[in-house]
Amino acid sequence: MSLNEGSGPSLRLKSWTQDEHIYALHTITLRSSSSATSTTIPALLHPSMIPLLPSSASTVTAIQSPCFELKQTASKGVGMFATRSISPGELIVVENPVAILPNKPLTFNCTAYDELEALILDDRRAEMLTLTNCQDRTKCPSDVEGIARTNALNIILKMPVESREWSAEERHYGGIFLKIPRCNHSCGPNAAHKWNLATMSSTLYAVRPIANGEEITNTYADPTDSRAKRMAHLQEHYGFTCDCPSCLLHSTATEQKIAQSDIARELLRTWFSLHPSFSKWLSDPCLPDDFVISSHKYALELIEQEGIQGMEGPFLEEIAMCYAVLGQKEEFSWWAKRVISRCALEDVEMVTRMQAMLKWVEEGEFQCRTKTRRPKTPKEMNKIRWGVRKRGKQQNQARPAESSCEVLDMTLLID
Ligand SMILES: C[S@@+](CC[C@H](N)C(=O)[O-])C[C@H]1O[C@@H](n2cnc3c(N)ncnc32)[C@H](O)[C@@H]1O
Repeated sequence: MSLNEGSGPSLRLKSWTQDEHIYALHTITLRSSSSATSTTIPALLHPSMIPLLPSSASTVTAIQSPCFELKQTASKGVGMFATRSISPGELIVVENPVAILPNKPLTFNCTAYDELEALILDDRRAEMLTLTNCQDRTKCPSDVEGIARTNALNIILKMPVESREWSAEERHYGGIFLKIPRCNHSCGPNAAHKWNLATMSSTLYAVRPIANGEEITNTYADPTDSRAKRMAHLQEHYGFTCDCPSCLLHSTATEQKIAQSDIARELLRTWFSLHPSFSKWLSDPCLPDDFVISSHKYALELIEQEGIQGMEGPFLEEIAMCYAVLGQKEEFSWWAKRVISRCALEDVEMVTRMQAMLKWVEEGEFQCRTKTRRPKTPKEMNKIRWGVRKRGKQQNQARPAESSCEVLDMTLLID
């Protein structure tokens, strides 16, 4: 890695080059939402990201009465514990990062980490240095790097203009936070976190009911990986052997149970590529009306069985959307309310769309419109009308002597 000072694309910023990627040391300023003060977040970023960072983000306000406490555990260091019962979808903590750095380790002896650390505000640096560092000091001598490798949460800097391909090195970073990383790992976690670029903050929220006194857990591994793969990942990157209920299947049950759990998680990983999604079903009149609803309900059963409720959001939304185009008001309302209460912190845009639809439906304006969740083709970009699939079927039945699969022209029904 080489140091470039005051020249080249980083202009007056100090920068380092590694594998043809430039990382510039930049300071992001967040205004305080309640006073005239501001906070700074040092960041090692690709220079092209700097002008694209949100310009008006402010510091997030600490929650008045937190619903958790940090306590020493017997074998996992400090952990986060609920101090009252917490409902699914409820906010646990929201915070800005103290520093942002590349996901990819920078080369040994790199001064960039020391320079970044020196820019972290004193009180925040002191608290950061109390976070766990499970890295081998001989391989990772920098405190800030070791702490980042053990605790950083994924941060994606999404471009306002998606006009060119941005590489993972340019867009993906690690954020060091002070509270959220105190959450220990479980392969069946009761909480999940979400990064919000607009507010430059991450939110930890419950994904299922958490009882007073229960440990709040998050996942450090891909929950759709097999038990063996999760175990290997946790050992390699975090230095522990997981003994959560999903992993303890090994000692308390047969190999058969482990295999079943691995299959369930693998099924969930590939669900949207192997099973028709809402938009595919909408454009395919040959599929039964309840096809996506029952297939997604089965996915939700698998999610419940594995205790990985953080994956529920897209399934809940698509079930609600199926009921919308089937024109089934009661069922739509029930699922839409579940999406709203469960996903408010996970996917703000989706919940806003769902709230608008629910309002229209409950106020009796059934011509409600919304876009499909992830429109891919111009046809999918079309608006969807309430009950469109039901009306399409009725039209279809009225037409004589043609196969029902051929005559339902959704383009006539979707405008
Ligand atoms: C991000 S920190 C979590 C907070 C940490 N316990 C602390 O004291 O700050 C990750 C480290 O916590 C410990 N840890 C987290 N989850 C664990 C688990 N399920 N079993 C054992 N150790 C765990 C490991 O030492 C891991 O490297």
